Amino acid sequence: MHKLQLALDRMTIEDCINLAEQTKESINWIEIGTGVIKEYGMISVREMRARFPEKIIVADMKTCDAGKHESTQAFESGANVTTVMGFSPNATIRQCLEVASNYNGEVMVDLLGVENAERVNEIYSLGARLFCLHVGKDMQQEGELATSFLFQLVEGLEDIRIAVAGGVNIETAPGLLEAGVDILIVGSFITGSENPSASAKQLANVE
Ligand SMILES: O=C([C@H](O)CO)[C@H](O)[C@H](O)COP(=O)(O)O
Repeated sequence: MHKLQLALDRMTIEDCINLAEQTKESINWIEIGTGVIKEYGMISVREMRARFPEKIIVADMKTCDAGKHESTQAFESGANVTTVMGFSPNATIRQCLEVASNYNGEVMVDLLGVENAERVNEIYSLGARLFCLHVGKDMQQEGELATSFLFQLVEGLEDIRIAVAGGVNIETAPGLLEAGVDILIVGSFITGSENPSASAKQLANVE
C-alpha cells in the first residue's frame, strides 16, 4: 500500500494546519514545503510537529550545502525526514545521512535536476535509500509532469523507497503506482481543490 505525502507549499502556517487537518484521515506524511520554511523558518516545522504528533513530518529543506547544520535544524525541529538535493556534493549528502542516523530520521534525496542513473548509483553508494523523482514547478509550467519515465533513474537499485513529486493527480497516480512508487507526493491537486479532503481520499484509495 502506498503512502500519501501532502505537500504544503506557498501558504501560511495557518493554511498548512487547516489543510492537514482536513485531509488527515487520508494522508500519511506531511511535507512542510521549502517556500513555507523560507517564509517562517523552523517554526513552521515545530508547529506542524506539535499539531500532528502521529504523522511523519517531512521538512523539505532542499539542502545543497551545509548538510550537517541544515539537517540538524530539521530534526531538532521535530522532522522525521529532511530533503537534500541529489546534485549536491557527496560531502553534503554524507553529512545529511550521518545526522539522520543520529536522530533516527531519514533523508529523502530529491533528484530534481539529476538526469543520469550513474549519479543516482553514486548517491546510493553513499547510503541513501529514499529517493524522490521530481518534476519541479517551473518544469511543470513548461508542460512536463511526473511519469513512469523517471523510473529509469533508479532502475536496479535494491531496498530503496521511491517517492514521486510534480503535478501528481488522480490521472497520473495509477500509472506511477503501477511503476512502483511507494510515496505519492501531492501538492496542488489537493491544496488547490475545492474539496481537499475528497481529493486526498481519492489519491489514498488509488490501487
Ligand atoms: O517540492 C515541491 C516543489 O519543488 C515546490 O517546492 C512540491 O512540494 C512538489 O512538486 C509537489 O507539489 P505539486 O507539484 O503541486 O503536486
